Amino acid sequence: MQQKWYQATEVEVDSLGQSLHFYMETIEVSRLSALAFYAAGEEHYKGERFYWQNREKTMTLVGLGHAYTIQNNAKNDRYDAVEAEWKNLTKNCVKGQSELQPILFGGFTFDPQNNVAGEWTDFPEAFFALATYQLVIRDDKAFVSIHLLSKDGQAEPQFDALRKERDHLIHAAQVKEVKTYSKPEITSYFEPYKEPYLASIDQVTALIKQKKADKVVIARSLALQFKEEVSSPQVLSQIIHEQPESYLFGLEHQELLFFGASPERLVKVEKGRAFSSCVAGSIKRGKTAEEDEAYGQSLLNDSKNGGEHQYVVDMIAETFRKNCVEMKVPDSPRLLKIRDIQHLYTPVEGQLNNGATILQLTKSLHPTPALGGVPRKEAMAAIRKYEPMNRGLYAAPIGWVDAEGNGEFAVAIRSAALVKDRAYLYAGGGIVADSEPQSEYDETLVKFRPMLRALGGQLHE
Ligand SMILES: C=C(O[C@H]1C=CC=C(C(=O)O)[C@@H]1O)C(=O)O
Ligand SMILES: [Mg+2]
Repeated sequence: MQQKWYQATEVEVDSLGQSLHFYMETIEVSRLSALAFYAAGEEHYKGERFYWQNREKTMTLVGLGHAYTIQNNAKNDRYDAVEAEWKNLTKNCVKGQSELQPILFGGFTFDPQNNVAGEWTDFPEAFFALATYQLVIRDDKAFVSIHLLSKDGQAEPQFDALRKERDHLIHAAQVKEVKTYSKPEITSYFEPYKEPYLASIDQVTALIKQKKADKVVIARSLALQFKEEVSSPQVLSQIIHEQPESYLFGLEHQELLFFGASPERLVKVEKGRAFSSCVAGSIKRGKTAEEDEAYGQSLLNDSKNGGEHQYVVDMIAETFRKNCVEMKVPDSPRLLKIRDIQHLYTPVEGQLNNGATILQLTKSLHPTPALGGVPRKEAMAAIRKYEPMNRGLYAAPIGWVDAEGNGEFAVAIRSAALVKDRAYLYAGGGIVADSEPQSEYDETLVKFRPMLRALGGQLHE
């Protein structure tokens, strides 16, 4: 028999005492393709979908439709506001069984002070959704939940309609052959800020030499024009096939899809234990095993990259020290090799203090010196001054939390925003005193590669 769990609770949602009825039902289903489930929502839920898979591939999450969104443009307390609203919404949910947990998925933009107009103009500074239809695949089990928040205490007829639609979506994802998608066709490329980018590296190294900052991460974008509109499943299918060793994510907001394949964890919390990763310092992959090994060794021994990395370790370790009763940090980095690039990598983990939460940790950690710089305030001011663009969710926390405080956020690098027939790819690098414009530029070319390949393009070295 099919396993089924149902619960209906009530929550007050505002100070006026207005209450909402929270209905949810979870069923276990035989395994299905998460991408096919996502694609089954093309007609009715486009603009309200998300996709997530962790690096280890032990957790896949898809959301179709919005049962509830939590969003704000608060400059200073956006993390607290999201946390408070989510806690309130889920306070009466039954706890204890991970497969029954409603999940909130979304992200916080890189810099809420940035108002540069462009592809991110309509995007809130914090944007999270509880899906109407939530698919979770954990290890080898798949669960589909329906969530409905209604002012009406008699929403059973409405819930029945959602059950029918759920069965239809599951059926579509189970019986349809997994579609193979072609790559989009690019008609033009342009690098909007190549010259200002190269000049900014000299300006930032000058700042660093004058001791006004130690490290600043400077990024740039690459824009692509396609022959036709590109669909979300089309690009997600490419990253799923091409980037198996990364976090995979896609988040739709109206006409925008933000997606990517990041190697970098910001924070994960599982039953009170927290994990983060320091990923900074880069070199390309070799064409042969020997060359690759030689590049890796030279990265491990390089003082410029070692410096870039150490700032990140110091800051993340310090944040863990403040939030944990016990913690572990290795003395020296190892290599993290992914398809196009190798990085210096140091994992950090610890046992959280009472009261420390994933969203509070996210608030303290973002932006780490792998994306912002050191000191944080000076680095952010330099980024605002020298980057002519709005990063939106690039380099920002993207991920999920459940009702019990478990969750995971990746740092959304190796990412791009797709808006109909245009895409904007983002890449940056840590600038320290001895950075050189041309080699930083080349490093961004390597970092563009995964998204560029997924979108049907290539750059020549
Ligand atoms: C800012 C990016 O990468 C960061 C993460 C790893 C290595 C980095 C570096 O070596 O500069 C960056 O700090 C990016 O990919 O856009
Ligand atoms: Mg670098």
